[in-house]
Amino acid sequence: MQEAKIAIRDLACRRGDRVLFRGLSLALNAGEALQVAGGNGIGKSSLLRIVAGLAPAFAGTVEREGAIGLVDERPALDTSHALGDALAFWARIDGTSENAAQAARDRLGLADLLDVPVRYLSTGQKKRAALARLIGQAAPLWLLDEPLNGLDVHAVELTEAIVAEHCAGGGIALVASHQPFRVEGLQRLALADYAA
Ligand SMILES: Nc1ncnc2c1ncn2[C@@H]1O[C@H](COP(=O)(O)OP(=O)(O)OP(=O)(O)O)[C@@H](O)[C@H]1O
Repeated sequence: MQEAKIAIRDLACRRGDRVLFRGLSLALNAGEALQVAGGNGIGKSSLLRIVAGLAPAFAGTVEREGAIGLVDERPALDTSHALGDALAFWARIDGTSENAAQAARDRLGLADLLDVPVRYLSTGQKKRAALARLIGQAAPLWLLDEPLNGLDVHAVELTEAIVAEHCAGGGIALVASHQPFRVEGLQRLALADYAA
């Protein structure tokens, strides 16, 4: 796996005319996982978008080493295509081998859904599909926004196991969630402590 590092220094986030948080510093190195916790609207998704480079910081810096894999509420799967075709599109872009793509699909229980148009998938099925693509992407930095939303008990445990394996392999996971997330050694950060 590529080098993996996230270093956030004195970060502040403004949305509209409101500063949501300020003074946030943290560092994650290869193998580490951190859960950012906090209630609705506190700024968890905004933090992940800043770390991903999709939104600007109001103040402070974010340093990253390694490619990013982002899973949020909007799975980047073409809703008009069958799931198999939508995943194959990303496998081509990501350079995922057919064996690896199939292993990810099978592990996430998607084998019987490949002919189903993405728009007909349930919330949990779409989330599992997004995780299959994430695995195929082989990016060291995982940014997971509410990764357990919509998942049944089995899929929750599977997702936690997949994140643990990613970190054991030298990856980093930054998880934004208000739900419990069980991964050994998981660090926790309460975003409310940085509310502006
Ligand atoms: N583009 C935007 N312009 C203005 N305000 C925004 C914008 N995007 C988000 N916000 C506001 O910023 C605040 C934080 O939103 P964010 O989605 O980061 O919170 P969150 O902690 O992830 O919440 P949840 O747990 O509900 O997903 C909310 O009050 C939201 O309405």
